[in-house]
Amino acid sequence: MAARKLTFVTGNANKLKEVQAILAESQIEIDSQDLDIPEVQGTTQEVALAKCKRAAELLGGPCITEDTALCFEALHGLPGPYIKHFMKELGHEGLNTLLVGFPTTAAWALCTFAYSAGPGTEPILFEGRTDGRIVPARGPTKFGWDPCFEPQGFDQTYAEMPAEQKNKISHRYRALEKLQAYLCTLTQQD
Ligand SMILES: O=c1[nH]c(=O)c2ncn([C@@H]3O[C@H](COP(=O)(O)OP(=O)(O)OP(=O)(O)O)[C@@H](O)[C@H]3O)c2[nH]1
Ligand SMILES: [Mg+2]
Repeated sequence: MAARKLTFVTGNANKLKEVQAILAESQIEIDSQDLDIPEVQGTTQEVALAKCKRAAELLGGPCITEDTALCFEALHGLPGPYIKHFMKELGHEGLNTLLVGFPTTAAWALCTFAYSAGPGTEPILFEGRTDGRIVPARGPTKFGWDPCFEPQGFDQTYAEMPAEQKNKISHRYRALEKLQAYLCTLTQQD
């Protein structure tokens, strides 16, 4: 299969690092552009579609974007795509406090990649979900809410796990698996 180069429009260096690590053995080569794209309000799908459409317009070519949501079962999926603002204002402790008094700390991490073939085309979405629960922060505080998210079936948080372990089970890995499969079909048509 021929190698395919893709531009990942993101301002988040941690996301980029994980995407490059997950795709290291693949035929997909990622470069990145940090463009300032306003994020709309709406469902995770609406947020992801609008972000990718705008990114393709600004770039003037094909691209991928990614939107990450952290969804609390007790809060019917919120903060969801607004987790960035919750995390910034409340921190790890505040995310735990939000759930005090609720019967469950169950949560899921949802990653939505969007691929645009270029300006004016409708992006295609690829979702990956990892279930888990919200816990008091454990592990290094290098990446967002990683210390507060303990994936189901593990007694370590994302932050406590080696990167290779997170990258085998993460919301991002699961979404990228689907994106990769789609890109393979495009390459076969080339
Ligand atoms: O602990 C974490 N583990 C992860 O695996 C992860 N993935 C994303 N995030 C954070 O969740 C918010 C998403 O917002 P987001 O999707 O709009 O990202 P962003 O604005 O940072 O970048 P981008 O939109 O330019 O790509 C931002 O605060 C990200 O830092 C994560 N935190
Ligand atoms: Mg963003």
